[in-house]
Amino acid sequence: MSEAILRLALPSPLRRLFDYQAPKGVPRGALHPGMRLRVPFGRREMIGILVEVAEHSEVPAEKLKPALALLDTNPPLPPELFKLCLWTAQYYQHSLGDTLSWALPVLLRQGEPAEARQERFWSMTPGARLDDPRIARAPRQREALATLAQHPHGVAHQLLGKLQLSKDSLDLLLAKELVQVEIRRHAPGERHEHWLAQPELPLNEEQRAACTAIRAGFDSFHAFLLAGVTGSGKTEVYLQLIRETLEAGKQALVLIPEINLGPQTLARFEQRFNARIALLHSAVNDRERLDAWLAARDGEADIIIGTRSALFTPMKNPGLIIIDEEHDGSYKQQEGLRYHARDLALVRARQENIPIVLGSATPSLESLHNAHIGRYGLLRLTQRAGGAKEPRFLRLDVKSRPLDSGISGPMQQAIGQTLAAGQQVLVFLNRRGFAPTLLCHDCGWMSECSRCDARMTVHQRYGELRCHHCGNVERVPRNCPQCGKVDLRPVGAGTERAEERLAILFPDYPVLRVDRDSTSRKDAMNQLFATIQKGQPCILVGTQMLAKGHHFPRVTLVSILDADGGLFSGDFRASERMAQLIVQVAGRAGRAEEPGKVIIQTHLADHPLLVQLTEQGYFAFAEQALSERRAAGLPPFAHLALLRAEAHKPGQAEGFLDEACSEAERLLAEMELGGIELLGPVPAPMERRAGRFRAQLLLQANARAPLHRLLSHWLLVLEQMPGGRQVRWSLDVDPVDLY
Ligand SMILES: Nc1ncnc2c1ncn2[C@@H]1O[C@H](COP(=O)(O)OP(=O)(O)OP(=O)(O)O)[C@@H](O)[C@H]1O
Ligand SMILES: [Zn+2]
Repeated sequence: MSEAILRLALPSPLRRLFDYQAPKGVPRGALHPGMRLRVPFGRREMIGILVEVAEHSEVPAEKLKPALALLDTNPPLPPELFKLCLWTAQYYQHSLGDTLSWALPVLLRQGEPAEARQERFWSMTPGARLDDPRIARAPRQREALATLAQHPHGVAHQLLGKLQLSKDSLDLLLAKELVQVEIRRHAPGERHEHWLAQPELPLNEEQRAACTAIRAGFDSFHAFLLAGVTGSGKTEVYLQLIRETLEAGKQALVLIPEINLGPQTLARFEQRFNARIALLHSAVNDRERLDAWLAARDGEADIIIGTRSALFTPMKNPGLIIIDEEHDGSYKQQEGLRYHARDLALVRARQENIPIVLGSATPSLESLHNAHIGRYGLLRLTQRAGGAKEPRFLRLDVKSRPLDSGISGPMQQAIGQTLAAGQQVLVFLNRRGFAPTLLCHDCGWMSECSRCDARMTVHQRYGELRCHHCGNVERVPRNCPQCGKVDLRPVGAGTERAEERLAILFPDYPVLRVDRDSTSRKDAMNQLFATIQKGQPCILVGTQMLAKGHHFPRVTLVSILDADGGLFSGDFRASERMAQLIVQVAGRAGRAEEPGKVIIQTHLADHPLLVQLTEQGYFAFAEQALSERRAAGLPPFAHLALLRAEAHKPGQAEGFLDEACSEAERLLAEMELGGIELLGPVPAPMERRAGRFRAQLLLQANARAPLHRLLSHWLLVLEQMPGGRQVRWSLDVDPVDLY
């Protein structure tokens, strides 16, 4: 028999597998797809995943290197998840090895054993007695033994301190064989009989209808779009569905956007259930992440909650997937493997044959379209739960009205009245910093970034100019760098400026700012929310961090300082994003007894999309926006792929894309594929960023299949193109941002 050839996926951008011989002394029978092996790669070592064991290799036998070591006795990745990774790699035209390494917890990529942590448990030896004469005169040992006697299942080693058990006493007891140590696997907790730790709310009619419809699809793959206005009780629907999933002995996976990581969201799950909850989000460390991942895989976690990448968490008994705020941009990864967790969750639900619920008050146009064509069941919650009214919208035309740090006179009045009535105000401005640029009033110089085609933002508090695109930081100059005069003025307003001005206008009330600059300190956000929850009149100023998921019962006025950006932008998704943001921010208002009001400052008070949104609501807006997309042949009525390139020298990226474009045209002709348009190459909307010149080529297709056939051939050609070595390039399938 010839020697087995191992085909490995390695964490490399190359879209191919790599052949190795089996490690010395490892029998063929021990090698199974999905196992990890350490292999030599060039002058380095890498950890790869076995995809198949083959008989032959194209590589000459003398060039085949043996793998160094087999790291697993069982494949760490269950077959379903391996399949999902294969699908992902193919769909996003990404290397399988790199896809697997995005999907695996960091420690597994680094070769850590894929077994739950073993832990030592201390317990009293059966038959041992508290009045054993050998410890009659050792009070501390007696005490320790008495404590252990209260824990018949043993005490985990890491909890010794908590129970004030001294290791020295235990060692002495161990020597006398009065206590014993067992090595058991670490489990996040015990399984419970009674899942509910807190009574459920009685559902209203719409919630009940939604639950009933979803329950009817519980036994197999079904996709639902739960479109419920803000505060309509979507979370309550999720919670009750999860309870049913747990009762059926299955696990639920809940994805939440990064921005919802607030304690409020997680607390609702933790308070409701006696369940083992595994958390996988950016704030957990690598070890905790691996433990949570293993617990989910081995069926020792009941509910798995996490952000984007938690989508790749294996589950032993999958029962339900929930995507909260399915429209949220953070589900799309913007680097490396550019996947969309919502879209992949649908693929996963289908592969696992389980139901999936996408929830949002402002569904993406993609999901609405899928509901329209019958791919998803559409469930509407049209009323706020618990009796609160939906907020009223006012468009405040600020054309030719003076703005004082971005705030018009009528807006100031409305804020003052709300505070005087003892209520809270939320001022929304999606721009951090003090002012978006610094201008010399004398010569017209503006604070431009030396590395980007962008202005640097003034951060007054730190006396700095910061580029929000590349992180470049400079001191705010005293004199104009161009003419030397001293008349430098910040132009426009960001949250820092609005905060400063509001504090002067309303000196009797606290002004709290919530944005990335104010909340970078750990727990700062929690402190802020605690203050807000106390309910005293105050002003919250913030960016989109304020927009989502939070429940501020005392906020009755939402002031939106600038809605125009979304109406002017060249990005076809800008208006959708603006509408979602407005509705989500507005959704923070009037969630309790007092009704809420939303005032939007705009220069485009008659813009049809804005009128539709504010007078008829998000769904009317969405219908209008969808019909515009259909007319323009844009997603969801077309499929896009974007090839981006960047290089240090101007023109280099375009040169590469020109060549790529010719290759695509050649392939289109050869493969006789139609319905695909190549648009570009063109410079990126912000051509220079972080010192690199960027360009892009857009592929637009009216059907997905031919586009993907083209891409799979094209990418192999691109990988070989010499021009590709001088540029950084990447392909984005279903891009969300076109820059
Ligand atoms: N059936 C119900 N009866 C009474 N109150 C309810 C009911 N369902 C939900 N609520 C309450 O209504 C409020 C809003 O509910 P919830 O947060 O679940 O809504 P949501 O749709 O998830 O909101 P958002 O879109 O803003 O995140 C909560 O305080 C919740 O406790
Ligand atoms: Zn910059």
